[in-house]
Amino acid sequence: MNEFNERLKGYLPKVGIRPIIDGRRKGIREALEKQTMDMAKAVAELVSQNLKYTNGKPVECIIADTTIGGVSEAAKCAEKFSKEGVGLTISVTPCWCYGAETIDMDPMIPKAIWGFNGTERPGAVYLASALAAHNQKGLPSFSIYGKDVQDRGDSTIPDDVKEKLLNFTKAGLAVAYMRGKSYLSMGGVSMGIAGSMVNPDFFESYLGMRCEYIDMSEFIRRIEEEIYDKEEYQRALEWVRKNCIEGSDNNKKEIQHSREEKNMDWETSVKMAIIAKDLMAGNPVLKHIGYEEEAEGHNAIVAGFQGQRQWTDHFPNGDFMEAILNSSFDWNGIRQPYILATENDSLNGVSMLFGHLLTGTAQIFADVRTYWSPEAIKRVSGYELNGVASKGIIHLINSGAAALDGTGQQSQNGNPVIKPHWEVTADEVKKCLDATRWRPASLEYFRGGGYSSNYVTKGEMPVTMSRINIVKGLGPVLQIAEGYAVNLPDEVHNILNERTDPTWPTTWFAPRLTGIGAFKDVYSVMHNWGANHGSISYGHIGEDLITLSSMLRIPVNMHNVPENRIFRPSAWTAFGTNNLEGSDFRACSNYGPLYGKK
Ligand SMILES: C[C@H](O)[C@@H](O)[C@@H](O)C(=O)CO
Ligand SMILES: [Mn+2]
Repeated sequence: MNEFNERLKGYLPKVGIRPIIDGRRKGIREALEKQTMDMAKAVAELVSQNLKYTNGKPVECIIADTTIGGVSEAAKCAEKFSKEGVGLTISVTPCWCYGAETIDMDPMIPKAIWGFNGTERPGAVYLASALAAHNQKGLPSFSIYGKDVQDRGDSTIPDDVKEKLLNFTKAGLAVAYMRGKSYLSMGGVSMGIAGSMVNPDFFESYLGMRCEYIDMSEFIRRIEEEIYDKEEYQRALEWVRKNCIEGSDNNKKEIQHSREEKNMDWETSVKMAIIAKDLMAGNPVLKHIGYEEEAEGHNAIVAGFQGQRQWTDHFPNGDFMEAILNSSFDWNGIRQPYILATENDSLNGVSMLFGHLLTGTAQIFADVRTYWSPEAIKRVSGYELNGVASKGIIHLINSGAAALDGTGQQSQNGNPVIKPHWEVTADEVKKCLDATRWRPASLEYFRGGGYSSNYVTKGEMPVTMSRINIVKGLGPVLQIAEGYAVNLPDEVHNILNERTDPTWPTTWFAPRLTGIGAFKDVYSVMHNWGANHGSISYGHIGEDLITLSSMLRIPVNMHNVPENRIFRPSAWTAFGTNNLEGSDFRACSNYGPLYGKK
């Protein structure tokens, strides 16, 4: 069962494939029909075989009923696609066709064109002509053209073309999927954190999403009036007792909660987790117990919980709820993560959402807390950093919203990984839980108690940290740092970790340095980070984040992705080709947010 999507009943956007053809009958068109349709079929097969929706099902493609040789066939295709819920389009052609007469004109839909690299019939010439039309009309489109000439009858897709098709499709699906969904703000602003001043203009204009706002008193109402599935609650509590290992209490003896209080804290924590899922995605069970309105949920694919301080000063903190919702599993089994930001930091929540939509994996939310230079580590521990960590590391640590998948206890070919939820095994779930200690919350921070998830991420895993920031007068910008989660010897970890709150989850992060700009050294990465939080996704997904943000017209102000992996709409080159960062800013500013005004 994929509980999240079952409950959300989320619409899954299809990929629309448009075979474009030279409209001239009596020879030309007839000779090209089969090859053109075969290209479309090959793309559909490539996409469905390689990409999955975030619920784990194969991505569905729809091909236009006929090849498109002119505007009437283009219009019929558009009609079919809108009925079928197409969220992005790929036009394919092996030949010359008529640019503006055949292109996809829907301004909201990400689009790409693959022009066959042959010379008998010039697919690339159509590509160039169609892109010029797109650009002249303000409809940015991605250009896909193989590096090596193919023979006329060759129906295979070259590897470089495959890569671009998949890169485009992954990002386009993320754009289409988030459109029309909600961010659920549970509570208000946490400790003056600007990201938790949830800004509806940003969500509406840039993401096509809406914001829903509720007060945290809603949790109290549902707890006290027992508005949750009691069978699920009993099952969840039992699962927690069996699978969640309680760690040692770090609080001074005189303020520690009694065993009875701790048991109550567990009960409240579990109820909060169940209620948060219901609030985000709804729950049909609520209808049967008389709460039809509550059964609907808020259509939220991402949410934030304020927690600190009004809630946590009095009630158990949200750490258990945040950690378990963000994970790929709970008492109901292995399932799609619910994306939930702590401290209601919506901008970090959106970065988590991007990572999740691009990969299907669970995400780690963390404070970008401390830069540890090799010298400082040597001074306090005597240890010499080495390998990818040799130039220094950043301590990523925050209570709560780090998925338990972040323990790094899943594996592939003997290496630690974070898998998309549909590949996670029951054995790996157990390992993640066994590597986690649930430690009574630090009562000086969290007066109301609760349980914090405590683990150290296993290295070395390739990871990407990202973060959206909003800058007045400029709008949103995205920053990306690819790097590695690294291992420290236990005793060194303990020395560094004891200096902060040792009851929280830690990831030791070594960004990949380029020697220039913000990636000159590790200090500069931390120094140029735009806020107190970052979202960490498994793998090196910087290129996918760059493609996605170009579709949304969010410029990237800092990244360490090599230039040959950058894929943006072809119009971006018209804003400059020497400095891709500068041209990205100019292009995004020219087009403005995908769904409206800045
Ligand atoms: C408990 C503390 O207030 C932490 O939550 C704090 O260091 C933060 O996470 C700030 O983002
Ligand atoms: Mn924080």
